Amino acid sequence: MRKRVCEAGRARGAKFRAISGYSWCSAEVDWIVSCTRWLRWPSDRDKEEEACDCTCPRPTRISLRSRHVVITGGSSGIGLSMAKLAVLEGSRVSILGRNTDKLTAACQEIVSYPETVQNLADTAEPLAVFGKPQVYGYSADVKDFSSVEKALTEAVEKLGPIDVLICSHGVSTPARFEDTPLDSMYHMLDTNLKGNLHCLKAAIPHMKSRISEGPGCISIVSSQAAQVSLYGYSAYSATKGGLRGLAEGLQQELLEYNIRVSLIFPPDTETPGFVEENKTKHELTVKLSESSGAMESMDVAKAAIHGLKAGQFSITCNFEGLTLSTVTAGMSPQPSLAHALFEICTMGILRIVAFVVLAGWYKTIGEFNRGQRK
Ligand SMILES: NC(=O)C1=CN([C@@H]2O[C@H](COP(=O)(O)OP(=O)(O)OC[C@H]3O[C@@H](n4cnc5c(N)ncnc54)[C@H](OP(=O)(O)O)[C@@H]3O)[C@@H](O)[C@H]2O)C=CC1
Ligand SMILES: CCCCCCCCCCCCCCCC(=O)[C@@H](N)CO
Repeated sequence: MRKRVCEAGRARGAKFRAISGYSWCSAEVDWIVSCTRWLRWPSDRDKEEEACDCTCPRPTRISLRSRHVVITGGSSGIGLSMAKLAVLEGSRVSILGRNTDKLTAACQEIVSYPETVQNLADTAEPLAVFGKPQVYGYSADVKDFSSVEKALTEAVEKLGPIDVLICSHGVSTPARFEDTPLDSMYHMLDTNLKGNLHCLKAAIPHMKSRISEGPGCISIVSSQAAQVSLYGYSAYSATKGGLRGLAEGLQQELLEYNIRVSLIFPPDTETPGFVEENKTKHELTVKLSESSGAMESMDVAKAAIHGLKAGQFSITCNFEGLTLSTVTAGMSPQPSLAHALFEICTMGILRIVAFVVLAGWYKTIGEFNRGQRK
């Protein structure tokens, strides 16, 4: 298929050269022709899209209706909120975590979520009904590949091939690097980074088998702390930053199977994990990050599900997150032309804003250190 697409591109380039009479090297002409193609309206492009789905991530819609969504860390916080939204969309859901009690309680909460929303909505009009939600929990430790593989095999036997994988498991024990015990660093590294390698390694074979069913999706929960680190987050940021390389490389390998990869970049979010990390957080970490405030986990989940369904690569959760993603866009894919134009127009200005923010942070750190020395 890739060969056919390239041939088509070359043929268009040759036609252009023949008409225009230019004698540029063919690679340049092919490049210009492919750019003009990208600028055309989506409706025109879509027709060609069917025959060339392996070029570059394009705008798409990823449906969650009647699909099998697997969520690691789905028993708490952001993962739990995403699982609730998935059942509202009509998905069949499998959640993974270590603690079986938490899994059981979460499954009950997720199953009854559509009813809860209906009651809260206080409207006689019934929500779209997809029957009783199918939600199952599997106990697995993401640090242990065989336990993840076993859990996913069981989940696939129960609810079929995986259409959407959301990796939301994670731990954070922020502290100054020198005050962080190696064990704590290994715990974060093994859970946040190695844990994702394990989940993807085990899940991808179960996802490739559903290629004809419309686009599938792998969404990895990273953090704003991966886009810019803060005092006290050095080790944590290292474990989250690695996920970007993982996602960018994977997207190039998996587009061929119609699988979209995305990264979610939440800010501080009110979750049980956040409550836990706040117990020991360094006061400078609190000071530097408090200007952004903390979001509700359901709001983060709504932004994440919205971005996932739109086939975005970098999914941000609030305006600050959008600016941070823009200024750190680098060479990440950008399926949306509108977002690409926004990035191009605002990147320079946002870099100036970033310098101002950084200057403020270093000033705060300097003042804190001077206060300590007195
Ligand atoms: N809350 C925040 O401020 C932010 C969070 N994030 C990221 O979002 C994700 C979710 O965070 P949050 O909702 O706060 O986390 P919570 O601590 O509330 O939930 C974490 C979930 O991950 C599971 N989990 C943890 N370790 C393992 C493991 N070794 N194997 C399997 N499952 C595991 C937990 O279940 P169990 O304990 O039973 O194993 C739980 O379901 C994380 O990746 C986090 O880094 C990013 C930015 C901000
Ligand atoms: C254009 C420039 C705009 C700059 C704005 C920058 C603001 C950055 C704030 C970073 C906050 C980091 C939150 C980490 C949350 C997290 O991962 C933990 N809570 C994990 O549990």
